[in-house]
Amino acid sequence: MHNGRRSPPVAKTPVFGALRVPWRGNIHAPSPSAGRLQLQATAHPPPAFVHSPTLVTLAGLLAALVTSVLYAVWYFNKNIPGLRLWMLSFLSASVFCASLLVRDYVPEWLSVMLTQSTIAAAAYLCFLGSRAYLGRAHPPHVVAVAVIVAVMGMAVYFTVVHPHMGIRFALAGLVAGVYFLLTAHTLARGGFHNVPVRYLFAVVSGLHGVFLLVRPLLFRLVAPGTVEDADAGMVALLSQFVVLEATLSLVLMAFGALMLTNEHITRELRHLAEVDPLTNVFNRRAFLTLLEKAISNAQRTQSGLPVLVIDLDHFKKINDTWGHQSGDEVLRHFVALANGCLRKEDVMGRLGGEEFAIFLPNASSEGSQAVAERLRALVAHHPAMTGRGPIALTVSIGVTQYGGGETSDFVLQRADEAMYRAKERGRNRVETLSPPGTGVGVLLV
Ligand SMILES: Nc1nc2c(ncn2[C@@H]2O[C@H](COP(=O)(O)OP(=O)(O)OP(=O)(O)O)[C@@H](O)[C@H]2O)c(=O)[nH]1
Repeated sequence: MHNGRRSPPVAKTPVFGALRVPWRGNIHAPSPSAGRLQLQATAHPPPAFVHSPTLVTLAGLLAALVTSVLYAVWYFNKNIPGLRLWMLSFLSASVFCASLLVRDYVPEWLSVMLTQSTIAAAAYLCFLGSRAYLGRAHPPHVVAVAVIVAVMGMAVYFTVVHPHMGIRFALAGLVAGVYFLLTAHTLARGGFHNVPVRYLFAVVSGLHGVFLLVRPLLFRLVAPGTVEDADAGMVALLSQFVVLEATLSLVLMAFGALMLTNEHITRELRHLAEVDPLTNVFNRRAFLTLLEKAISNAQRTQSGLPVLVIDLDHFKKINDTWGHQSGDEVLRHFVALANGCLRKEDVMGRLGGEEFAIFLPNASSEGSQAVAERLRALVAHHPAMTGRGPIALTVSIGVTQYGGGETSDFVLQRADEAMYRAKERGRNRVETLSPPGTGVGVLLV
């Protein structure tokens, strides 16, 4: 009863989030214990631009479908970072949708616990997935569990002990809103340059997080406190918009997760195609492609492009004496030393076996000879610390410059010639061969 009028029969009012909203038709009369957001019955049914139960069912089915797709991708490639956690996040979202649909058939406290825990878990797992995707460690789970349990406890308290719809509604979006915002923040800090699809995930997650946090305020605006003030039609429209927004966010985040997964697989395939698995430098094909590009750039800008070819001395003997595995360790040791004396823009590749090449964009002829000599000395003075003890090592290095109008094969061949000259002249030395017409080779060591 209210205002002396008889209240109409209480309609079955399915719900979304913590707020009971009308799927269709009128909002039922307030009960004294139900908090301030429940509204008086209206003479006219509020307009329904979407049928909320259908939309929640569709969202649930979609979340379940995305869960299955992510599971299938994860099953065949368990190394994709974050994928398992995103899959679990969409699973939680499916359970959340299911719990919304059954909440009129289970006790209210159970329904509150189910919806609160599943939406919070979905957001937390989404956040963990983003951290894992970027190779970051997860924060201690105990913090999230404690927060979720505390919020769930409060929600049950404001449902059963001291019913207050407004507080319950605010609590419903709190944990999820914060974790979706943290997801956006994590992805944004990971940088977008190489992975523009992170924009989609970060923006959708951020907007959804903000919406979850401001949602109670929007309801407060259309239902400002007293039953008389409330515009039932507006509340119904807003409720339907809430369902629509959640469904749209789900779809876009599903796209985001799948696109990030695809992007990771593409990056991995490119890595496998371009990088030598033993030493983690470019393989011959990728190095030659990059050298070709660097040559056309040097031609355009009229800048220098020194090229070094390096061969490990008596490597067969190392293999024969210490075993193939120690030989591999020696190769990795050499690459680590070489990386230590190169600039960021210098490019190293493994041409095959124990032969490597490096090009140094924008370096002068003198600069490249200095680099080659530094590398030679570094290798000679730093034995490889292998599992079978220290192994002494030397290298022979050939240096040349791009000579204008030459192909990459031609430049590389001249650097190779210089390297063989270093071998002939006793190894552990650097030889330079200048491009034709620019002078004779210079013996450095
Ligand atoms: N451990 C290991 N050995 C390799 C790999 N690739 C090639 N080799 C070995 O490298 C050795 C190269 O030997 P050679 O071409 O005779 O050259 P070298 O012994 O270094 O002699 P010089 O070049 O004349 O100083 C061969 O024994 C190859 O089997 C690899 O990936 N790992």
